[in-house]
Amino acid sequence: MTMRFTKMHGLGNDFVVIDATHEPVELTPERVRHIADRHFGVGCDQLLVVEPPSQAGVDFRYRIFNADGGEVEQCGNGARCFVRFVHEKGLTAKREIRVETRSGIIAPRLEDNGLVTVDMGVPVLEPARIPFISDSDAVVQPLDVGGTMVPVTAVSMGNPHAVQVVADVDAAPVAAQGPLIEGHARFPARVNAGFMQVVSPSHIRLRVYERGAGETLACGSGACAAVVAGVLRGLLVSPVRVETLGGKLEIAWAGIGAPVMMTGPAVTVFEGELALA
Ligand SMILES: N[C@@H](CCC[C@H](N)C(=O)O)C(=O)O
Repeated sequence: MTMRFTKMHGLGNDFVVIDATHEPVELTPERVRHIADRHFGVGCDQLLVVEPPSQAGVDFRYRIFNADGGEVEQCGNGARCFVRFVHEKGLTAKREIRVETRSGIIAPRLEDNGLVTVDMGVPVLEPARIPFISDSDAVVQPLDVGGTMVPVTAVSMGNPHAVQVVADVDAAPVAAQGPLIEGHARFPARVNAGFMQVVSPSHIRLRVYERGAGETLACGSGACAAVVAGVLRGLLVSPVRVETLGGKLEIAWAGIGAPVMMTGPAVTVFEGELALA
C-alpha cells in the first residue's frame, strides 16, 4: 500500500501532511512512528491529517499526531501549514478557514503577504482544565524538577504548556529538564516544556521541549503560551516577537478572556509517496 504526502514546515517544526478528504487513512501509533522516523521513514515532528468536517459551519477537520504516535489537541505551526496545504491542493479557495481540532474550532487566515494568522483561541489557566495538579491558581508555581524547584506558569492553548523564564536560552537546561517536565506527575496528560528568555517587553527568545517529539526548532502553541505567561507575569506587553531556533513569530494577546493571535510562515518542502507495510 502506498500513501501520498506533503512535507512542510513552520519555522523548522516539520510535518508530514496527508490529504484524507476523499479517502480515509488508516493510522495506528506504530504507523505514525514509522512515518515520523528520520531514518526509516520520512521524518517529522508531527503528522497532520486533513479530513472532511464532522459538523456544519466548519470547513475541515485536521488531526495532529506527535512523532511518538500519540494524537494531540493543538499545533500552532501545524495550523499555518494546514492552511497553505488546503490552498495548494485546491481543496478550498477561502482565505479564512474554520477548522475542527481535538481542542475545538480554530480560525486560520491566509494573508495577502503569504503569512498565516491563526486565532488560537482563549488560553486556559484553571489548573484542572490544563490539566495541572495544583490547589492554587497562582500564575507562577514551584515545580519540583528532579530536586530543583523551578517556577513555572501552566497554560493550555488547547494543549498543555509549562513555561519557565531563563536568563539565557542558549544555556537553558532543555535537554536535562525537558523530559522530566514533560512526564511530570503534576501534568497527568504530560506537557510541553517552554524555556523563555525575555529580551525586552516586546521580544522573547524561546526553546520548547515538546511532548511526544522532544526539542523542536519551533513550537507555535508554545510561543502563544510563553507570551500569555510573560504578560501575566508583567514581563511582556503585546504584541511580542518570539524568536525560536527556526525563525520568528508575532504573537498578540489582549489579556484574560481574549484569544491569542499568531502570525508566521508556512512552507511546503516536497511531495512524495511512501510505501506502507
Ligand atoms: N509543534 C506544535 C505542537 C505539537 C503538539 C505538542 N507536541 C503537544 O503534544 O501538545 C506547535 O507548533 O504548536
